[in-house]
Amino acid sequence: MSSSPQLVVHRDKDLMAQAAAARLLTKIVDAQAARGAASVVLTGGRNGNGLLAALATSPARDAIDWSRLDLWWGDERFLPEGDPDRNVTQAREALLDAVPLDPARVHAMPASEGVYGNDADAAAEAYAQELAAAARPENHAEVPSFDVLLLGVGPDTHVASLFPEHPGVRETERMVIGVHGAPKPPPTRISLTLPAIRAAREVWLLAAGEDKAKAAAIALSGAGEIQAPAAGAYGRARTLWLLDSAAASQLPRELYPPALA
Ligand SMILES: O=C(O)[C@H](O)[C@@H](O)[C@H](O)[C@H](O)COP(=O)(O)O
Repeated sequence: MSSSPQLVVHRDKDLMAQAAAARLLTKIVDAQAARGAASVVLTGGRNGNGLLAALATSPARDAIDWSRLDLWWGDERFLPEGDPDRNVTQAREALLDAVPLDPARVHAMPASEGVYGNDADAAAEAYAQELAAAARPENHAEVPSFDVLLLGVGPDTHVASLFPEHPGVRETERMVIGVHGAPKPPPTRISLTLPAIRAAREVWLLAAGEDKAKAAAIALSGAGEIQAPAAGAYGRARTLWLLDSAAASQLPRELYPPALA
C-alpha cells in the first residue's frame, strides 16, 4: 500500500461527523486555493450522510466555493431516479440541495429504469466513460485524481459496493462495475472498483458504532482485500480512518492503546 493508514478516534459518532465535516471543508478550500477546483467522491450510508448533514450546518460552510466542486459517487443503489434509498437522493437531502453547486459538476451514477433500463452493467460502463472524460493526462489513470474519496465501512468490511469474496473486489481492469446479488440490499448496485478508489489522493474511511469494531480491527490488522475490501481502500497520498470510540474498541493495542479510549 502506498500510505499506511492514519487513525483518528472521536468520542462518539456525532463528534466524528462534525470533525470529519470540518476536515473535509478545510481540504476542499485548500484544494480550490491550490488547483482552482476540488473533487470529492461521496459514499452512501449513515456515516457519510452524517458527515454531509454536519457540513450543512457548519457556520464555515460557505468558505467552500460550491460552484467549483466536482462531486462523484463511490457507489449507488441501482434504483429509479428519486428513490429515497438512492445514495444521491440521501446526499441531496443531507446537503446538496442546500448549497449552490454547479449541476454539471454533480456526477450522480445512473438510475435504473432510465436510459440504461435495468442494465446495471451498461450504466456502470457509462459512468466509467464519464470519469474517463474528466481525467487529465497527468492523472495517469482512467479517473480524475480525486482530492478526497469518502467510504463508509460495512460490518462485514465492505466499502462502496465491494463485498468480501464477491467478484467486484477482484476487479483489476475496470474502474466501475455493475454489482449483482449484493448481500446488503438492494442487490443490484453500481460501484467504483479498488483501482478507481486507489487513484484518489486521499481516501477517508468512516466507521462508527459497536457493529463496526470487528470490521475495523480486521481491516487494519493486515487482512487481504478479497476477504476484507476495506483493507484494499487506500489513497495515493493518505489513508485516513475516522472512527468513534465504539468502532475503535477492538483495534489491536499497537494501533489504538486502550488508555486512549
Ligand atoms: O450504498 C451503500 O450502502 C454504501 O455506500 C455502503 O458501502 C455503506 O457506506 C456502508 O454499508 C456503511 O454504511 P453505514 O455508514 O450506514 O454503516
